[in-house]
Amino acid sequence: MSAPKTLYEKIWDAHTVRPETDEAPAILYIDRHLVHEVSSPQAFTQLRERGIPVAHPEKTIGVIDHSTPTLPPGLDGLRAFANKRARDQVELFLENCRANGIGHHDWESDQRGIVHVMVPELGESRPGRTIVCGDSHTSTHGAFGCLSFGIGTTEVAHVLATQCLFQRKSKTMAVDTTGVLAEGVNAKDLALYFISKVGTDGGVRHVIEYRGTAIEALSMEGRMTLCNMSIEAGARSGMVAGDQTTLDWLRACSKPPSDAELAELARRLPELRSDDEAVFDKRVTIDARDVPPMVTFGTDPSAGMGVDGIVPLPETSDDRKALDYMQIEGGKPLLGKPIGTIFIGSCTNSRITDLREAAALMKGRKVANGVRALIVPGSHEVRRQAEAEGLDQIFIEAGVDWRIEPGCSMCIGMNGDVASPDGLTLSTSNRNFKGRQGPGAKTVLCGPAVAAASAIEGRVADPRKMEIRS
Ligand SMILES: CC(C)[C@H](C(=O)O)[C@@H](O)C(=O)O
Ligand code: SF4
Repeated sequence: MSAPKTLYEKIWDAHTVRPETDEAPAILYIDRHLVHEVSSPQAFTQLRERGIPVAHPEKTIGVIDHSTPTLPPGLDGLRAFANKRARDQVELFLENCRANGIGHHDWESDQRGIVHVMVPELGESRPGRTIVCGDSHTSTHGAFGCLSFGIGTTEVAHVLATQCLFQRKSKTMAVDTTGVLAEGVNAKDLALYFISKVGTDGGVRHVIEYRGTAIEALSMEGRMTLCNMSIEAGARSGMVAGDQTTLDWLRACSKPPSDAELAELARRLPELRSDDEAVFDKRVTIDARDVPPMVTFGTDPSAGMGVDGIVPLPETSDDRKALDYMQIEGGKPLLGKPIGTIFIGSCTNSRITDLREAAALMKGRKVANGVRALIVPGSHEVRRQAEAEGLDQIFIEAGVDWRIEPGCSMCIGMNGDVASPDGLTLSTSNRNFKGRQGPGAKTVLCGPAVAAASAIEGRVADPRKMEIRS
Protein backbone atom coordinates (compact mmCIF):
# COMPACT_ATOMS: atom_id res chain seq x y z
CA MET A 1 0.00 0.00 0.00
CA SER A 2 1.32 3.45 -0.88
CA ALA A 3 1.27 6.19 1.78
CA PRO A 4 -2.01 8.11 2.05
CA LYS A 5 -2.02 11.36 0.10
CA THR A 6 -3.97 14.57 -0.02
CA LEU A 7 -5.70 15.60 -3.26
CA TYR A 8 -3.03 18.27 -3.71
CA GLU A 9 -0.24 15.70 -3.43
CA LYS A 10 -1.95 13.37 -5.89
CA ILE A 11 -2.30 16.06 -8.56
CA TRP A 12 1.22 17.30 -7.82
CA ASP A 13 2.72 13.83 -8.21
CA ALA A 14 0.78 13.12 -11.39
CA HIS A 15 2.20 16.30 -12.99
CA THR A 16 5.79 16.13 -11.75
CA VAL A 17 8.21 16.02 -14.66
CA ARG A 18 11.24 16.28 -12.34
CA PRO A 19 10.88 16.03 -8.55
CA GLU A 20 11.92 18.79 -6.21
CA THR A 21 15.35 18.59 -4.56
CA ASP A 22 17.03 20.79 -1.94
CA GLU A 23 18.82 22.60 -4.73
CA ALA A 24 16.07 22.92 -7.31
CA PRO A 25 12.31 23.28 -7.40
CA ALA A 26 10.21 20.63 -9.10
CA ILE A 27 9.24 20.91 -12.74
CA LEU A 28 5.47 20.67 -13.04
CA TYR A 29 3.49 19.98 -16.20
CA ILE A 30 0.69 22.46 -16.83
CA ASP A 31 -2.55 21.25 -18.44
CA ARG A 32 -4.09 24.67 -19.14
CA HIS A 33 -2.52 28.11 -19.26
CA LEU A 34 -4.85 31.11 -19.15
CA VAL A 35 -3.51 34.46 -20.34
CA HIS A 36 -5.00 37.94 -20.08
CA GLU A 37 -4.03 41.39 -21.29
CA VAL A 38 -2.48 42.69 -18.06
CA SER A 39 0.10 40.09 -17.05
CA SER A 40 1.21 38.70 -20.42
CA PRO A 41 2.71 41.51 -22.60
CA GLN A 42 6.29 41.23 -21.27
CA ALA A 43 6.12 37.45 -21.50
CA PHE A 44 5.19 37.59 -25.20
CA THR A 45 7.94 40.18 -25.78
CA GLN A 46 10.53 37.89 -24.14
CA LEU A 47 9.53 34.99 -26.36
CA ARG A 48 9.57 37.13 -29.48
CA GLU A 49 13.00 38.58 -28.68
CA ARG A 50 14.46 35.13 -28.18
CA GLY A 51 12.67 33.60 -31.16
CA ILE A 52 10.89 30.98 -29.02
CA PRO A 53 7.46 29.75 -30.21
CA VAL A 54 4.55 29.02 -27.85
CA ALA A 55 4.91 25.31 -27.09
CA HIS A 56 1.21 24.45 -26.79
CA PRO A 57 -1.09 27.15 -28.14
CA GLU A 58 -3.93 24.58 -28.00
CA LYS A 59 -3.51 24.38 -24.21
CA THR A 60 -3.46 28.16 -23.83
CA ILE A 61 -6.62 30.27 -23.56
CA GLY A 62 -6.55 34.04 -24.10
CA VAL A 63 -9.09 36.39 -22.52
CA ILE A 64 -9.55 40.17 -22.36
CA ASP A 65 -11.24 41.21 -19.13
CA HIS A 66 -9.40 43.74 -16.94
CA SER A 67 -9.18 46.81 -19.16
CA THR A 68 -12.32 46.22 -21.19
CA PRO A 69 -15.22 48.69 -21.14
CA THR A 70 -18.49 47.30 -19.77
CA LEU A 71 -20.63 49.57 -21.95
CA PRO A 72 -21.37 48.48 -25.54
CA PRO A 73 -19.70 50.42 -28.39
CA GLY A 74 -21.18 53.85 -29.15
CA LEU A 75 -23.11 54.71 -32.33
CA ASP A 76 -19.74 55.36 -33.95
CA GLY A 77 -18.84 51.73 -33.25
CA LEU A 78 -16.05 52.76 -30.87
CA ARG A 79 -15.53 51.22 -27.45
CA ALA A 80 -15.21 53.57 -24.50
CA PHE A 81 -11.78 52.55 -23.23
CA ALA A 82 -10.73 54.34 -20.03
CA ASN A 83 -7.57 55.62 -21.71
CA LYS A 84 -5.09 54.92 -24.48
CA ARG A 85 -3.12 52.56 -22.27
CA ALA A 86 -6.14 50.31 -21.76
CA ARG A 87 -6.91 50.28 -25.50
CA ASP A 88 -3.27 49.57 -26.43
CA GLN A 89 -3.05 46.78 -23.87
CA VAL A 90 -6.13 45.02 -25.26
CA GLU A 91 -5.04 45.47 -28.89
CA LEU A 92 -1.50 44.27 -28.24
CA PHE A 93 -2.84 41.23 -26.39
CA LEU A 94 -5.13 40.22 -29.26
CA GLU A 95 -2.21 40.66 -31.69
CA ASN A 96 0.00 38.46 -29.49
CA CYS A 97 -2.67 35.73 -29.39
CA ARG A 98 -3.14 35.84 -33.16
CA ALA A 99 0.61 35.83 -33.87
CA ASN A 100 1.07 32.75 -31.65
CA GLY A 101 -2.01 30.80 -32.75
CA ILE A 102 -3.58 31.03 -29.28
CA GLY A 103 -7.36 30.53 -29.18
CA HIS A 104 -8.74 33.67 -27.58
CA HIS A 105 -11.97 35.38 -26.65
CA ASP A 106 -12.16 38.83 -28.18
CA TRP A 107 -15.15 41.11 -28.76
CA GLU A 108 -16.64 38.63 -31.24
CA SER A 109 -16.69 35.76 -28.75
CA ASP A 110 -20.08 35.03 -27.23
CA GLN A 111 -18.25 33.26 -24.39
CA ARG A 112 -16.08 36.21 -23.32
CA GLY A 113 -15.97 37.15 -19.66
CA ILE A 114 -13.71 37.39 -16.63
CA VAL A 115 -11.12 34.66 -17.05
CA HIS A 116 -12.12 32.90 -13.81
CA VAL A 117 -15.81 33.00 -14.72
CA MET A 118 -15.70 32.06 -18.39
CA VAL A 119 -13.01 29.35 -18.47
CA PRO A 120 -15.05 27.06 -16.18
CA GLU A 121 -18.02 27.66 -18.53
CA LEU A 122 -15.86 26.29 -21.37
CA GLY A 123 -15.65 23.05 -19.39
CA GLU A 124 -11.89 23.51 -19.12
CA SER A 125 -11.59 23.53 -15.31
CA ARG A 126 -11.74 19.82 -14.54
CA PRO A 127 -10.86 17.52 -11.65
CA GLY A 128 -7.22 16.47 -11.64
CA ARG A 129 -5.86 19.17 -13.94
CA THR A 130 -3.16 21.76 -13.33
CA ILE A 131 -4.17 25.29 -14.38
CA VAL A 132 -2.10 28.46 -14.11
CA CYS A 133 -2.61 32.08 -15.07
CA GLY A 134 -0.72 35.29 -14.45
CA ASP A 135 -3.43 36.26 -12.00
CA SER A 136 -3.70 35.71 -8.27
CA HIS A 137 -7.33 34.60 -8.27
CA THR A 138 -6.59 31.57 -10.43
CA SER A 139 -7.29 29.65 -7.21
CA THR A 140 -10.97 29.91 -8.27
CA HIS A 141 -10.66 26.87 -10.57
CA GLY A 142 -9.67 24.71 -7.59
CA ALA A 143 -13.41 24.49 -6.97
CA PHE A 144 -13.40 21.76 -9.65
CA GLY A 145 -10.88 19.60 -7.82
CA CYS A 146 -7.95 20.81 -9.87
CA LEU A 147 -4.70 22.45 -8.81
CA SER A 148 -4.75 26.04 -10.01
CA PHE A 149 -2.68 29.00 -8.96
CA GLY A 150 -1.42 32.41 -10.01
CA ILE A 151 2.05 32.93 -11.48
CA GLY A 152 4.26 35.94 -12.25
CA THR A 153 5.05 37.36 -15.69
CA THR A 154 8.44 35.58 -15.99
CA GLU A 155 6.66 32.32 -15.22
CA VAL A 156 4.02 33.15 -17.84
CA ALA A 157 6.86 33.30 -20.38
CA HIS A 158 8.22 30.01 -19.08
CA VAL A 159 4.88 28.23 -19.38
CA LEU A 160 4.28 29.67 -22.85
CA ALA A 161 7.69 28.39 -23.94
CA THR A 162 7.65 24.96 -22.26
CA GLN A 163 4.15 24.18 -20.87
CA CYS A 164 6.06 23.52 -17.62
CA LEU A 165 6.77 25.49 -14.48
CA PHE A 166 9.41 25.48 -11.74
CA GLN A 167 7.58 25.12 -8.45
CA ARG A 168 8.29 24.41 -4.80
CA LYS A 169 5.76 22.13 -3.19
CA SER A 170 3.27 23.86 -0.88
CA LYS A 171 2.17 22.69 2.54
CA THR A 172 -1.38 21.43 2.90
CA MET A 173 -4.18 22.86 5.00
CA ALA A 174 -7.59 21.29 5.57
CA VAL A 175 -10.56 23.49 6.32
CA ASP A 176 -13.11 21.06 7.70
CA THR A 177 -16.69 22.23 8.00
CA THR A 178 -19.56 20.89 10.05
CA GLY A 179 -23.23 21.82 9.63
CA VAL A 180 -24.48 23.84 6.67
CA LEU A 181 -24.83 27.58 6.05
CA ALA A 182 -28.02 29.15 7.37
CA GLU A 183 -30.71 30.48 5.03
CA GLY A 184 -29.59 33.84 3.62
CA VAL A 185 -25.90 33.13 4.26
CA ASN A 186 -23.66 32.33 1.27
CA ALA A 187 -20.20 31.16 0.24
CA LYS A 188 -18.82 34.72 0.33
CA ASP A 189 -19.87 35.01 3.95
CA LEU A 190 -18.12 31.71 4.66
CA ALA A 191 -14.95 32.97 2.92
CA LEU A 192 -14.92 36.28 4.81
CA TYR A 193 -15.65 34.48 8.08
CA PHE A 194 -12.79 32.03 7.49
CA ILE A 195 -10.34 34.84 6.62
CA SER A 196 -11.43 36.85 9.67
CA LYS A 197 -10.51 33.80 11.82
CA VAL A 198 -7.12 32.92 10.27
CA GLY A 199 -5.96 36.35 9.04
CA THR A 200 -4.42 37.41 5.74
CA ASP A 201 -1.39 35.22 6.45
CA GLY A 202 -3.29 32.19 7.81
CA GLY A 203 -2.75 30.19 4.63
CA VAL A 204 0.73 31.39 3.61
CA ARG A 205 2.74 28.68 1.78
CA HIS A 206 -0.28 26.33 1.97
CA VAL A 207 -2.81 24.97 -0.46
CA ILE A 208 -6.18 24.77 1.24
CA GLU A 209 -8.64 21.95 0.76
CA TYR A 210 -12.20 22.81 1.87
CA ARG A 211 -14.18 19.81 3.00
CA GLY A 212 -17.14 18.65 5.03
CA THR A 213 -20.89 19.03 5.04
CA ALA A 214 -21.08 22.77 4.31
CA ILE A 215 -18.82 22.40 1.26
CA GLU A 216 -20.66 19.36 -0.06
CA ALA A 217 -23.89 21.36 0.14
CA LEU A 218 -22.45 24.32 -1.82
CA SER A 219 -23.20 24.86 -5.50
CA MET A 220 -20.26 24.97 -7.92
CA GLU A 221 -20.69 28.75 -7.99
CA GLY A 222 -20.38 28.87 -4.20
CA ARG A 223 -17.29 26.64 -4.29
CA MET A 224 -15.72 28.97 -6.87
CA THR A 225 -16.40 31.98 -4.63
CA LEU A 226 -14.75 30.23 -1.70
CA CYS A 227 -11.69 28.98 -3.60
CA ASN A 228 -11.35 32.42 -5.21
CA MET A 229 -10.93 34.07 -1.80
CA SER A 230 -8.28 31.56 -0.60
CA ILE A 231 -5.61 33.89 -1.88
CA GLU A 232 -6.83 36.59 0.51
CA ALA A 233 -5.89 34.27 3.38
CA GLY A 234 -2.40 34.20 1.87
CA ALA A 235 -2.79 30.66 0.50
CA ARG A 236 -1.22 29.46 -2.76
CA SER A 237 -4.57 28.02 -3.77
CA GLY A 238 -7.83 26.52 -2.61
CA MET A 239 -9.52 23.36 -3.75
CA VAL A 240 -12.63 21.22 -3.30
CA ALA A 241 -12.61 17.55 -4.35
CA GLY A 242 -14.85 16.87 -7.34
CA ASP A 243 -18.18 15.12 -6.71
CA GLN A 244 -21.57 14.67 -8.34
CA THR A 245 -22.20 18.45 -8.13
CA THR A 246 -19.00 18.98 -10.13
CA LEU A 247 -19.92 16.43 -12.78
CA ASP A 248 -23.48 17.75 -13.10
CA TRP A 249 -22.20 21.33 -13.51
CA LEU A 250 -19.66 20.27 -16.16
CA ARG A 251 -22.30 18.29 -18.03
CA ALA A 252 -24.64 21.31 -18.10
CA CYS A 253 -22.07 24.04 -18.90
CA SER A 254 -22.06 25.74 -22.28
CA LYS A 255 -19.12 23.75 -23.72
CA PRO A 256 -19.27 20.48 -21.79
CA PRO A 257 -16.57 17.82 -22.02
CA SER A 258 -17.52 14.95 -24.35
CA ASP A 259 -19.53 12.02 -22.98
CA ALA A 260 -16.41 9.87 -23.05
CA GLU A 261 -14.43 12.49 -21.12
CA LEU A 262 -17.24 12.84 -18.57
CA ALA A 263 -17.38 9.08 -18.12
CA GLU A 264 -13.62 9.00 -17.63
CA LEU A 265 -13.84 11.80 -15.05
CA ALA A 266 -16.60 9.96 -13.19
CA ARG A 267 -14.42 6.85 -13.16
CA ARG A 268 -11.42 8.77 -11.74
CA LEU A 269 -13.31 10.84 -9.13
CA PRO A 270 -13.11 8.31 -6.27
CA GLU A 271 -9.29 8.50 -6.61
CA LEU A 272 -9.22 12.30 -7.01
CA ARG A 273 -9.82 13.09 -3.34
CA SER A 274 -7.70 13.10 -0.22
CA ASP A 275 -7.27 9.65 1.28
CA ASP A 276 -9.00 9.23 4.65
CA GLU A 277 -5.69 8.87 6.50
CA ALA A 278 -3.94 11.67 4.58
CA VAL A 279 -2.07 14.05 6.88
CA PHE A 280 -2.43 17.81 6.44
CA ASP A 281 0.19 20.24 7.75
CA LYS A 282 -2.52 22.43 9.24
CA ARG A 283 -6.20 21.97 10.06
CA VAL A 284 -8.96 24.45 10.81
CA THR A 285 -12.54 23.54 11.70
CA ILE A 286 -15.54 25.76 11.04
CA ASP A 287 -19.10 25.17 12.14
CA ALA A 288 -21.02 26.62 9.20
CA ARG A 289 -24.00 27.37 11.47
CA ASP A 290 -21.88 30.08 13.16
CA VAL A 291 -21.42 32.05 9.93
CA PRO A 292 -23.50 35.26 9.67
CA PRO A 293 -23.83 37.54 6.62
CA MET A 294 -20.42 39.26 6.71
CA VAL A 295 -19.00 42.73 6.04
CA THR A 296 -15.47 44.11 6.30
CA PHE A 297 -14.73 47.34 8.15
CA GLY A 298 -10.98 47.78 7.53
CA THR A 299 -8.60 47.86 4.59
CA ASP A 300 -7.68 44.19 4.35
CA PRO A 301 -10.03 41.25 3.78
CA SER A 302 -9.49 39.80 7.28
CA ALA A 303 -11.09 42.80 8.97
CA GLY A 304 -14.53 41.21 8.86
CA MET A 305 -17.51 40.76 11.17
CA GLY A 306 -21.19 39.87 11.08
CA VAL A 307 -23.24 42.60 9.38
CA ASP A 308 -25.01 43.23 12.69
CA GLY A 309 -21.78 43.25 14.72
CA ILE A 310 -19.94 46.06 16.50
CA VAL A 311 -16.76 47.31 14.82
CA PRO A 312 -13.88 46.36 17.14
CA LEU A 313 -11.95 49.18 18.82
CA PRO A 314 -8.61 49.71 17.09
CA GLU A 315 -5.69 48.00 18.83
CA THR A 316 -2.75 49.03 16.68
CA SER A 317 -1.83 52.16 14.75
CA ASP A 318 -2.55 50.22 11.53
CA ASP A 319 -6.07 49.47 12.82
CA ARG A 320 -6.53 53.16 13.58
CA LYS A 321 -5.27 54.18 10.12
CA ALA A 322 -7.62 51.67 8.47
CA LEU A 323 -10.68 52.93 10.36
CA ASP A 324 -9.69 56.57 9.71
CA TYR A 325 -9.40 55.85 6.01
CA MET A 326 -12.75 54.06 6.00
CA GLN A 327 -14.33 56.81 8.13
CA ILE A 328 -15.70 54.07 10.34
CA GLU A 329 -15.77 54.31 14.12
CA GLY A 330 -14.65 51.50 16.42
CA GLY A 331 -17.12 50.42 19.11
CA LYS A 332 -20.13 51.26 16.92
CA PRO A 333 -22.27 49.14 14.58
CA LEU A 334 -21.85 49.38 10.82
CA LEU A 335 -25.48 48.45 10.28
CA GLY A 336 -27.47 51.56 9.34
CA LYS A 337 -24.43 53.58 8.18
CA PRO A 338 -25.24 55.47 4.95
CA ILE A 339 -23.54 54.20 1.78
CA GLY A 340 -22.56 55.75 -1.57
CA THR A 341 -22.09 52.86 -3.99
CA ILE A 342 -22.75 49.16 -4.41
CA PHE A 343 -20.97 46.92 -6.90
CA ILE A 344 -22.07 43.39 -7.69
CA GLY A 345 -19.53 41.71 -9.95
CA SER A 346 -15.92 40.40 -10.11
CA CYS A 347 -14.56 36.84 -10.36
CA THR A 348 -15.74 36.32 -6.77
CA ASN A 349 -19.46 37.07 -7.16
CA SER A 350 -20.68 37.74 -10.71
CA ARG A 351 -22.18 34.37 -11.50
CA ILE A 352 -25.84 33.55 -12.08
CA THR A 353 -26.49 32.40 -8.51
CA ASP A 354 -25.09 35.73 -7.24
CA LEU A 355 -27.35 37.70 -9.55
CA ARG A 356 -30.37 35.61 -8.55
CA GLU A 357 -29.64 36.32 -4.91
CA ALA A 358 -29.45 40.06 -5.53
CA ALA A 359 -32.53 40.09 -7.79
CA ALA A 360 -34.64 38.26 -5.18
CA LEU A 361 -34.08 41.21 -2.83
CA MET A 362 -34.33 43.97 -5.44
CA LYS A 363 -37.50 42.72 -7.11
CA GLY A 364 -40.25 45.37 -6.97
CA ARG A 365 -38.02 47.72 -4.98
CA LYS A 366 -35.92 50.77 -5.83
CA VAL A 367 -32.29 51.59 -5.17
CA ALA A 368 -32.27 54.36 -2.52
CA ASN A 369 -31.87 57.96 -3.68
CA GLY A 370 -28.25 59.04 -3.96
CA VAL A 371 -26.89 55.47 -4.12
CA ARG A 372 -25.11 54.29 -7.25
CA ALA A 373 -25.65 50.58 -7.93
CA LEU A 374 -23.50 48.92 -10.59
CA ILE A 375 -24.01 45.29 -11.57
CA VAL A 376 -21.70 43.65 -14.11
CA PRO A 377 -22.20 40.02 -15.19
CA GLY A 378 -19.03 37.91 -15.12
CA SER A 379 -19.47 36.58 -18.65
CA HIS A 380 -21.76 36.74 -21.68
CA GLU A 381 -23.06 33.34 -20.63
CA VAL A 382 -24.08 34.75 -17.23
CA ARG A 383 -25.60 37.81 -18.92
CA ARG A 384 -27.67 35.65 -21.31
CA GLN A 385 -28.93 33.50 -18.47
CA ALA A 386 -29.78 36.59 -16.39
CA GLU A 387 -31.70 38.04 -19.35
CA ALA A 388 -33.52 34.75 -19.94
CA GLU A 389 -34.68 34.81 -16.31
CA GLY A 390 -35.65 38.49 -16.44
CA LEU A 391 -33.10 39.47 -13.80
CA ASP A 392 -31.78 42.32 -15.95
CA GLN A 393 -35.30 43.84 -15.97
CA ILE A 394 -35.57 43.56 -12.19
CA PHE A 395 -32.27 45.40 -11.86
CA ILE A 396 -33.09 48.08 -14.44
CA GLU A 397 -36.50 48.74 -12.88
CA ALA A 398 -34.83 49.05 -9.49
CA GLY A 399 -32.55 51.77 -10.89
CA VAL A 400 -29.39 49.67 -11.18
CA ASP A 401 -26.74 50.51 -13.76
CA TRP A 402 -26.77 47.06 -15.41
CA ARG A 403 -23.88 46.49 -17.82
CA ILE A 404 -23.97 44.12 -20.77
CA GLU A 405 -20.26 43.74 -21.50
CA PRO A 406 -18.67 41.45 -18.89
CA GLY A 407 -15.35 42.23 -17.23
CA CYS A 408 -13.48 42.96 -14.01
CA SER A 409 -14.93 46.46 -13.92
CA MET A 410 -15.09 48.12 -10.49
CA CYS A 411 -13.27 45.26 -8.78
CA ILE A 412 -10.04 47.00 -9.79
CA GLY A 413 -11.25 50.01 -11.79
CA MET A 414 -8.76 49.54 -14.64
CA ASN A 415 -11.47 50.00 -17.25
CA GLY A 416 -12.66 53.31 -15.83
CA ASP A 417 -15.53 51.90 -13.71
CA VAL A 418 -14.38 53.43 -10.44
CA ALA A 419 -16.14 53.88 -7.10
CA SER A 420 -16.76 57.32 -5.71
CA PRO A 421 -14.62 58.39 -2.73
CA ASP A 422 -17.84 59.67 -1.11
CA GLY A 423 -19.48 57.22 1.24
CA LEU A 424 -18.90 53.50 1.60
CA THR A 425 -18.78 51.16 -1.40
CA LEU A 426 -20.37 47.80 -0.67
CA SER A 427 -18.65 45.46 -3.05
CA THR A 428 -18.89 41.75 -3.80
CA SER A 429 -15.28 41.71 -5.01
CA ASN A 430 -12.34 40.33 -3.04
CA ARG A 431 -9.98 43.14 -2.10
CA ASN A 432 -10.64 46.19 0.05
CA PHE A 433 -7.15 47.71 -0.15
CA LYS A 434 -6.97 51.51 0.00
CA GLY A 435 -7.87 52.99 -3.37
CA ARG A 436 -8.29 49.58 -5.04
CA GLN A 437 -11.69 50.51 -6.51
CA GLY A 438 -10.77 54.10 -7.28
CA PRO A 439 -8.92 56.98 -5.60
CA GLY A 440 -10.24 57.36 -2.05
CA ALA A 441 -12.80 54.56 -2.49
CA LYS A 442 -13.84 52.96 0.83
CA THR A 443 -14.60 49.32 0.15
CA VAL A 444 -16.76 47.17 2.40
CA LEU A 445 -16.51 43.59 1.12
CA CYS A 446 -19.70 41.53 1.33
CA GLY A 447 -21.83 38.99 -0.51
CA PRO A 448 -24.48 39.85 -3.12
CA ALA A 449 -27.35 39.72 -0.60
CA VAL A 450 -25.80 42.31 1.74
CA ALA A 451 -24.91 44.53 -1.25
CA ALA A 452 -28.43 44.32 -2.71
CA ALA A 453 -30.23 44.90 0.61
CA SER A 454 -27.96 47.87 1.34
CA ALA A 455 -28.60 49.39 -2.10
CA ILE A 456 -32.33 49.38 -1.37
CA GLU A 457 -31.99 50.75 2.16
CA GLY A 458 -29.29 53.29 1.26
CA ARG A 459 -27.50 52.06 4.39
CA VAL A 460 -25.57 49.00 5.43
CA ALA A 461 -28.42 46.49 5.77
CA ASP A 462 -28.99 42.92 6.94
CA PRO A 463 -30.59 40.89 4.11
CA ARG A 464 -32.14 38.53 6.68
CA LYS A 465 -34.42 41.38 7.73
CA MET A 466 -35.73 41.96 4.21
CA GLU A 467 -38.66 40.01 2.89
CA ILE A 468 -38.06 38.10 -0.36
CA ARG A 469 -40.77 38.86 -2.93
CA SER A 470 -41.31 36.10 -5.40
C1 LIG B 1 -4.02 42.42 -12.86
C2 LIG B 1 -3.81 41.09 -12.20
C3 LIG B 1 -2.42 40.63 -12.45
C4 LIG B 1 -4.26 41.10 -10.74
C5 LIG B 1 -4.01 39.79 -10.00
O1 LIG B 1 -2.98 39.14 -10.12
O2 LIG B 1 -4.81 39.37 -9.25
C6 LIG B 1 -5.73 41.44 -10.65
O3 LIG B 1 -6.52 40.49 -11.28
C7 LIG B 1 -6.17 41.63 -9.23
O4 LIG B 1 -7.21 41.09 -8.86
O5 LIG B 1 -5.49 42.35 -8.48
S1 SF4 C 1 -12.40 40.45 -11.20
FE1 SF4 C 1 -10.97 41.49 -9.85
S2 SF4 C 1 -9.96 39.90 -8.71
FE2 SF4 C 1 -10.91 38.94 -10.44
S3 SF4 C 1 -9.33 38.85 -12.00
FE3 SF4 C 1 -10.49 40.73 -12.33
S4 SF4 C 1 -9.40 42.30 -11.18
FE4 SF4 C 1 -8.63 40.32 -10.44
